[in-house]
Amino acid sequence: MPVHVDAVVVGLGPGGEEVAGRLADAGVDVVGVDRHLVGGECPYWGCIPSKIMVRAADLVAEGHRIPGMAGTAMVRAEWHPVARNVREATADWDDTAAVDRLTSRGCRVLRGTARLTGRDEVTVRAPDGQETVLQAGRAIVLATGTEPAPPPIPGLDGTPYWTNRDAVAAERLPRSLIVLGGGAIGLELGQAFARFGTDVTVVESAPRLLPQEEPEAGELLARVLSDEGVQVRTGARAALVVHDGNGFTLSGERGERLDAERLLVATGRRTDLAGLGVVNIGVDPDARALPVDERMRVLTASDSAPGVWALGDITGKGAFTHMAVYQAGIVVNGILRHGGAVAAYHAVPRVTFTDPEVGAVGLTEEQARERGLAVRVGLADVARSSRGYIHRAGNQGLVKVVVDDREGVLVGATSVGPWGGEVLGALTVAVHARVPVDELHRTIWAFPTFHRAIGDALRDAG
Ligand SMILES: Cc1cc2nc3c(=O)[nH]c(=O)nc-3n(C[C@H](O)[C@H](O)[C@H](O)COP(=O)(O)OP(=O)(O)OC[C@H]3O[C@@H](n4cnc5c(N)ncnc54)[C@H](O)[C@@H]3O)c2cc1C
Ligand SMILES: NC(=O)c1ccc[n+]([C@@H]2O[C@H](COP(=O)([O-])OP(=O)(O)OC[C@H]3O[C@@H](n4cnc5c(N)ncnc54)[C@H](O)[C@@H]3O)[C@@H](O)[C@H]2O)c1
Repeated sequence: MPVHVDAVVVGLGPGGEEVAGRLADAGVDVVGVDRHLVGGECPYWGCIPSKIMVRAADLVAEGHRIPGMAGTAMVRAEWHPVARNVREATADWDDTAAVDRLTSRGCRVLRGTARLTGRDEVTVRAPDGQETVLQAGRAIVLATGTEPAPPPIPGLDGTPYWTNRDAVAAERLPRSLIVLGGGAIGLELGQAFARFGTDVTVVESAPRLLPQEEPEAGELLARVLSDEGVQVRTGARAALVVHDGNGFTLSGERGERLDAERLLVATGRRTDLAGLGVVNIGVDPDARALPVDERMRVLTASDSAPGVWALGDITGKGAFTHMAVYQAGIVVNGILRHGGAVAAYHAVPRVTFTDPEVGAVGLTEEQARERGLAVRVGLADVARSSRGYIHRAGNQGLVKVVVDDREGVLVGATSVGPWGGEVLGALTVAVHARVPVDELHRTIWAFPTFHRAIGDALRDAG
């Protein structure tokens, strides 16, 4: 017998959890389904544990910066407090508190793998194999996120390679680590392990690190990482992976060979739309992301699927927790018929928490040119700013602004440097609110801050 409810939320990561909780607060009879931990990737294997590792690694690096500036320091980095703090933050990968938080708001939580079996029907298979059919009178919300997408390199499949999940759960520091993929995950975790003493090599197939961001950012990061002793191989493709029981050997297409105890695969993530049964609502199961309109309603090949909503990583609009939570607000307003703003993606901020941090918002210069905008750019070197001079060790960074000359507004910006993610705040407001560049020129930027480099970059843009 199907169970009749108002709403079913499939996937209780940051996005689904937000929707389920807010619908329950509004008195909607809602069932949230997750096959694993309530909270999803971010608190257990993503943002939180990785930033605990990054914070610890940054402390180690700062300690090493004392000589020449503040006396002497002996830093003996130890991994076990990091592993302990990760376990504390994840409650040893136990979601009891998260489940209680949701149920106390009136949301029912069902553990199992959900699949769409109709336009208003979700079938949940519990770990013991028992199936529950949920019929949703008002809404189905899809928020199942992404999973790692290992590349089809011969030999890789079946080896004990790490994904982010193994890396954040590491109790012991590997002696050596090959990081496949020089994107956000690979660089944050790779730099953190390196600062604790692991011999790290980053292998990136694109010509530069962080290829989706401004070239100046990836190039600067490659210099900093190399200076720290991380080997950076860009434009490098692996042709074969071998694991001999003790370690990995990665052979490149040009015959080069790398050996390491561990291999972290961080080459991007993918959705599983086929597994979610989207074909049953008329959506192509082979699509990379779930197509949605500006109110986060799922679009099918021929029309829309009324009452079916999606949010978060699965929509392909930016795999960030803040994106999932932003979209969750739009979904809640839509289901409750509160109206409100539609989704806008012209000022999506992102921060890669390396040291220096790489913050970016809106379009890169290349993306702006591809759109045919009248582009003007400005660059400022953070190390040469007053604050950079004062800061000395660890002062590398830049601010880059991308101006749409016709409209007289910023359409994109990048801030690399110490607290580059915090400096990004001002740039995010400027791009989001389309603050006229003339107004930004008239802004007083406090001396001697890192964000004062925004004024320098604007002046450089003319
Ligand atoms: C190492 C790492 C570091 C990151 N750092 C940051 C960061 O610093 N800042 C940031 O903004 N973002 C960061 N992210 C990205 C962030 O974690 C994701 O964008 C965010 O978790 C997406 O939320 P979501 O709700 O879309 O999906 P998820 O968090 O992926 O949650 C999806 C949930 O759906 C469940 N599920 C999947 N399929 C089914 C099914 N068929 N039935 C039932 N349940 C299902 C899963 O078990 C999971 O709990 C990081 C990611 C990683 C991997
Ligand atoms: N601080 C943050 O906000 C944060 C941190 C970590 C992850 N995330 C999110 O998680 C997503 C996934 O992270 P990710 O780092 O796995 O993906 P990514 O897309 O950011 O980076 C993957 C990198 O792997 C490279 N690559 C792909 N195939 C390769 C191959 N065969 N050999 C070598 N390199 C290869 C790509 O060129 C790319 O640079 C990110 O896009 C981001 O949205 C966010």
